[in-house]
Order: sequence, then structure tokens, then C-alpha cells
Amino acid sequence: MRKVLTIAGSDSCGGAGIQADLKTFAALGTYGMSVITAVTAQNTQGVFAVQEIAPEMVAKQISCLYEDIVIDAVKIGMVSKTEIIKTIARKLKEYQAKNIVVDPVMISKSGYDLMHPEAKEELIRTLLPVADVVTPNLYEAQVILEREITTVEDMEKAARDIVALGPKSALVKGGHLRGNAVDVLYDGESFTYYDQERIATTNTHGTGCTYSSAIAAHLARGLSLKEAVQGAKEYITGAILNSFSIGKGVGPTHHFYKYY
Ligand SMILES: Nc1ncnc2c1ncn2[C@@H]1O[C@H](COP(=O)(O)OP(=O)(O)O)[C@@H](O)[C@H]1O
Ligand SMILES: Cc1ncc(COP(=O)(O)OP(=O)(O)O)c(N)n1
Repeated sequence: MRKVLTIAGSDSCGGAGIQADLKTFAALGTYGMSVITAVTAQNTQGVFAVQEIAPEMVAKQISCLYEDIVIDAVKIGMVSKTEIIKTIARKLKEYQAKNIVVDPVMISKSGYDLMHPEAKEELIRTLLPVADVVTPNLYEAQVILEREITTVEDMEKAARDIVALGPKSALVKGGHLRGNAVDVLYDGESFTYYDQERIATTNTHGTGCTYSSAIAAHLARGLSLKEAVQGAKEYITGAILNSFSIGKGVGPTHHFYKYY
């Protein structure tokens, strides 16, 4: 069985973060493992508190996994502060980690900052360059590039400019675009478009986490990047179609098992 690691924050309500990642890995027939970077007190209505894990403890978790287990892919989600980002980049290099998917989580749907603003520079300096693919949503791409992105053409330029910062490829997600949910992948050579009619639902908590985890799971299974993103797009679309309400706010996507 292929083994996939998530390095991310815990979401107590289970829709995003580590919990969404592990559900996705299992649903896609891979074995999931986790390194926790922060614990959030979170429900469908918002994020109420965050407690970060000490960088040394993050380092220990990563070391004990890579020292023992062959890891086929790794996804990085919520990394809130500079020291944690530095630690993760250093460890991924030390263990020559492969199939690295970086989801540059910055803000929750409810508007809570999940990354300290000053940590952005470290993300760009040390984490983006080790990534095989980085998966910003429109807002995150805007923050990284410090300019507005509103059209598919802007997304193409953004993907190309993000690749110039060091990652092998960039997938700019159009979940927050008007019209269809179009994502644009640039792999340093060409663009690929993943286009899906927008699904009318407010239950989209954790879509970005689920999508990036599905990409990592498919890369671990040996698919090419373009095939992995295609498989992940099908998975997230199905999960959004089956999303449901569990509380008073934004409900989670629903994970369904796909056996390979
Ligand atoms: N209402 C929707 N209908 C169909 N696809 C969606 C919808 N909302 C988001 N997506 C897709 O879900 C994936 C995650 O994107 P997005 O929601 O932008 O990420 P994030 O959670 O990081 O903001 C992308 O493939 C995006 O196109
Ligand atoms: C612990 C934790 N990590 C990440 C997020 C953000 O996840 P995302 O998939 O971008 O989903 P929304 O916040 O947009 O629902 C999170 N909320 N918590």
C-alpha cells in the first residue's frame, strides 16, 4: 500500500485540516500519516482559537516517520509561523522527500488568519522551492504575488509567476472565481485546465485541503501530475456534490471510497 503524509493543522470539526486529509487518503486507497503543526478550536461557524505546536516537536514528528517508513508523497497544509515553515523545509530536504504538495493555507473561509502575515516571506523563500506542486486559491495567489487576480488569464499569469519563485508547478484554484470552478495548472512548460460547472452549495468547508490531499494520494499511486490533478478534481467535485450540513454554518464535503 502507498503511504502518504500530511503536515498540517487539526480541525476539531473534521471538515478541513489533518482530519480531511486522512479521510481523503483512506478514501483513495492509500495509508495516511500525520504531523500536526497546530491545534485549532473550530466548528462550521468559524475558528475560535489556535495553539501552535513547538517547531522542535514538528521536527521530531517528521524525523521519526521518515527514519522508519518509506513515504510516497507528502502534503503540507496549515503552517502558521516562520519557525515551523523553516523546520519543515529543512526536514523535507534532509530526507529528500518526494511528491511534495504545498497548499499555502492562509485564511479560513470564516476569515480567520491561519498564517501569520510575516510568515509569508518564509513560505516563499523556503517552502515553495521544495514543492513539486503548490495549490493556492485566488486569495493566496494574490497575497503571494501582491496583485489582483480575477480572470482565467490572470490565473495563467499567476501560475507562471509562482513557478518562477521555485516550485516545479503551480495549480491556481478557481473555487472563488465567478462562473465555472476552473483551476489552471502550469508545469513550467504548458497550461492544463480543469473546468467544472459550479455546484450550488454553501457546504464547502475543507475543499482546498481535500483537493491537495487527493493530489498527493494520486501522486503516491504513481500517476503523473496532470493525471493526479484530474483524479483529484473528480474526487473533490464528487465530494462537494455530496456535501452536507452538520451544524449552523458551512458544512463539510463528503468523502466517498474509491478502490483501486
Ligand atoms: N461550488 C463549487 N463547485 C465546484 N467546484 C468547486 C466549488 N467550490 C470550490 N470548487 C473546487 O474545489 C477545489 C478547491 O478550491 P477552493 O475552494 O478554491 O480552495 P480553498 O478551499 O483553498 O479556498 C477546486 O478544484 C475548486 O475549483
Ligand atoms: C486546520 C485547518 N487547516 C486548513 C483550513 C482551511 O482549509 P480549506 O480547505 O482552505 O477550507 P476552508 O477554510 O476554506 O473551509 C482550516 N480551516 N483549518
